[in-house]
Amino acid sequence: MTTIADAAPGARTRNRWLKDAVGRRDGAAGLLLLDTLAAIGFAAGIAGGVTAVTEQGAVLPWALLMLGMGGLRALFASLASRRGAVEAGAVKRGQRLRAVAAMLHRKAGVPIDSGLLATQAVDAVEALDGYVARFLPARRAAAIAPMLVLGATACASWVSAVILAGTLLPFVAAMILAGGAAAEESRRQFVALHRLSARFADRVRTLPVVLAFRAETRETEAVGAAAQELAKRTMRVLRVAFLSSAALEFFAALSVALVAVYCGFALLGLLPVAVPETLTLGRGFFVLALAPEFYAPMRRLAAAYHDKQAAETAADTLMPTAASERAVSMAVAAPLILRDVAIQYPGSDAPAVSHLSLRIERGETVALLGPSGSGKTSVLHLLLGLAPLSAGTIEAGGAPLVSLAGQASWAGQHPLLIAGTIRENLLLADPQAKDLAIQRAVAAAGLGPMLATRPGGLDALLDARGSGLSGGERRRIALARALLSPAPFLLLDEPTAHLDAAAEAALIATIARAAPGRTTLIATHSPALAAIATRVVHLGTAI
Ligand SMILES: Nc1ncnc2c1ncn2[C@@H]1O[C@H](COP(=O)(O)OP(=O)(O)OP(=O)(O)O)[C@@H](O)[C@H]1O
Repeated sequence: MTTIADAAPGARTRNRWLKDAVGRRDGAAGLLLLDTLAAIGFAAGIAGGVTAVTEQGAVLPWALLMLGMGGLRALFASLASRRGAVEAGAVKRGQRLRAVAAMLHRKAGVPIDSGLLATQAVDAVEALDGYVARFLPARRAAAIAPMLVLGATACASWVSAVILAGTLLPFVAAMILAGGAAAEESRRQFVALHRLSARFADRVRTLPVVLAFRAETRETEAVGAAAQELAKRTMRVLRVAFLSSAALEFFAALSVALVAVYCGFALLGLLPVAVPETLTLGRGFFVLALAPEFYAPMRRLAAAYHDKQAAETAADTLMPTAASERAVSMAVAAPLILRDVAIQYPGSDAPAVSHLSLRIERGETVALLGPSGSGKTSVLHLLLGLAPLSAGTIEAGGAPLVSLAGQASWAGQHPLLIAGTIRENLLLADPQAKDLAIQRAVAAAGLGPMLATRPGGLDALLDARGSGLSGGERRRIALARALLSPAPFLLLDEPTAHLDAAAEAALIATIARAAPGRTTLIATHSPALAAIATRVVHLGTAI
């Protein structure tokens, strides 16, 4: 089941992680600042035009300035959102690769949590989109753009600049209060969303089991309850969001209204107090046109604030993955030497295999025989880096071995198939394989008769469960896939299990033909299959 922490890690750790994950990206913020400069130019155009009309001067240059600046604003705004989307795309791609790679290179013996992987690689990474594309540029722009507007306003009317700055302080205080409440509510909502989507993904994957045990009503109710919880938390987030946007709109409207009242009264000479500046119509218009721009960057930031909270919660999910240990896969060669090896799975009290010493020469075929539970599969998994090495050492070609992954063809006990055609399943072993090689592998694995009777043959579609295939057919596909791969090591886990005597004999002959030239390890219960090995290793007693 998916593990998403209820308790948030330290804000500092999370911020550092987000900073590293995103890197330095200033392009979109720079474009937003250019947009503010164009807004100042636009206001100058309006003010100049009004002055020219009243003083009967040339209006055209001001009109052109206004139009030009208006056009530039549209251009900068659209470039900023495009740049943000490109930067977000790059960050998401990197994080998705990291999440999948961390899951693939997880510690040996730790199972894949598909619900968590889906949450991380899809939802959590997607939550970084708005953070990079909108929030970060808006935050950087909000730190500088109001100062630019304030400076330009002060040049025309410093009293108006003081009025704008005066409304800023209570606004910032209100925003800090609302932001704190919103952050916690939003984090809870995100956790609920992750729970719901991970639970849904898990249950869809295990649908046949749910149906077989008639647990559909129970599971539907559980998913319904999780959806209710999400709806409740979403409403709370919306409540806080409405409150903070009301505060923002109030102060934005107040600042414009105060500036308008001041300019109107100053121009009419009706101010009740003397002010040490003389306001002209042009300056008044400039200040009025610019006043809404003072709060515009803050409005943009408030609209993107939810993106920040979403990214912080996503960071809580992605951080443990990024920190997990990664195995390294490198070229290895026989002989394989196992010295006093033990395998103990996480959470198990006793080792599955202990004190195993074994030397496998290049080109040798070794059969691992032993009763059920004696650890045959575990030894193969150990070599593939899927089971943990708890004691002892493994060497390959004189160097410590981390994993044979990438160097070994593997046909496991429960062959994994992907949704797609039989051909696509086979090509997983060697995407460059030619048709002739595929035909040979198919014939060698004894798949010929099955493909001849199946509509579509090699291009017949399979689902991820291999529905419509018998257990033996699935094994043959896995074996054909292993034979197709040119890897120097061949690891087969009970390739002849559940086959009748004739099918077993045919498959044993196939394996006997495929094994020479590769270093082969076969886990089996079958003495007939073990008989083709150059050496038989007996593993201990059943647990
Ligand atoms: N991922 C795992 N986590 C915990 N214990 C495991 C895991 N995989 C295997 N085991 C345990 O390790 C022991 C050895 O299992 P393994 O599958 O290697 O035996 P085997 O000899 O291949 O059995 P069989 O012939 O039935 O396939 C068993 O007790 C099993 O329960």
